Amino acid sequence: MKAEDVQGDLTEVLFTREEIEAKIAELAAAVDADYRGRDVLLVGVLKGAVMVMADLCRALKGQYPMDWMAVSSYGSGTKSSGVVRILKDLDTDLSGRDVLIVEDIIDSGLTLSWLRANLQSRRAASVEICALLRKPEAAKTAIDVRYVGWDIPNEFVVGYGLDYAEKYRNLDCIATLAPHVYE
Ligand SMILES: O=P(O)(O)OC[C@H]1O[C@H](OP(=O)(O)OP(=O)(O)O)[C@H](O)[C@@H]1O
Ligand code: HPA
Ligand SMILES: [Mg+2]
Repeated sequence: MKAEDVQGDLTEVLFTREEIEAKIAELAAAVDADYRGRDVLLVGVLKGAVMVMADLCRALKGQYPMDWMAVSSYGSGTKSSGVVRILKDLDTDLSGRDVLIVEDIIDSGLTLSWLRANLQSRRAASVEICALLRKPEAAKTAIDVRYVGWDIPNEFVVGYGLDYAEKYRNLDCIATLAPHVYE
């Protein structure tokens, strides 16, 4: 789906498909520079990170096994409930493993700070984070993030995996959602 297919629902395209592709290539080069040749497990956070993971893992040059967790804290609204629920757990034993969490967005930071602590408690050797987007003004907790694509203003965004009430995930760009859609 392209922006013109849902034009009245969007206020602004922040990043086009081409800009996202270039940014993912940059992130992949940085990850490879640090990790290539090590046995690093990519952990994708369903469902939002599906597109980032799919594109990032193919842009990487090394071998990177992957696993998935599904967690949810937003329900059908635009505000985090603050309560993170595991909907699907990893299949992989993390003890002694280097882990790189792959995420679409850090908003309040509550999901990732909870998730990192959760994975560290499984005795992972290291847990780092790669997130395509971050909203610095929305942070409710400080998180040390190794790889970030873009810092964005505190507005609700959709597309490229990011949803509003399960819609717009298949938009090929990242755009701000018009308030009339959710108000
Ligand atoms: O920093 P936070 O305020 O915690 O927000 C970020 C999280 O919220 C979204 O997931 P959501 O819980 O909506 O599930 P989804 O990935 O299935 O859309 C997004 O994909 C991140 O995982
Ligand atoms: O801005 C957002 N858009 C979609 N999902 C989200 N989850 C946290 N923040 C966002
Ligand atoms: Mg969501």
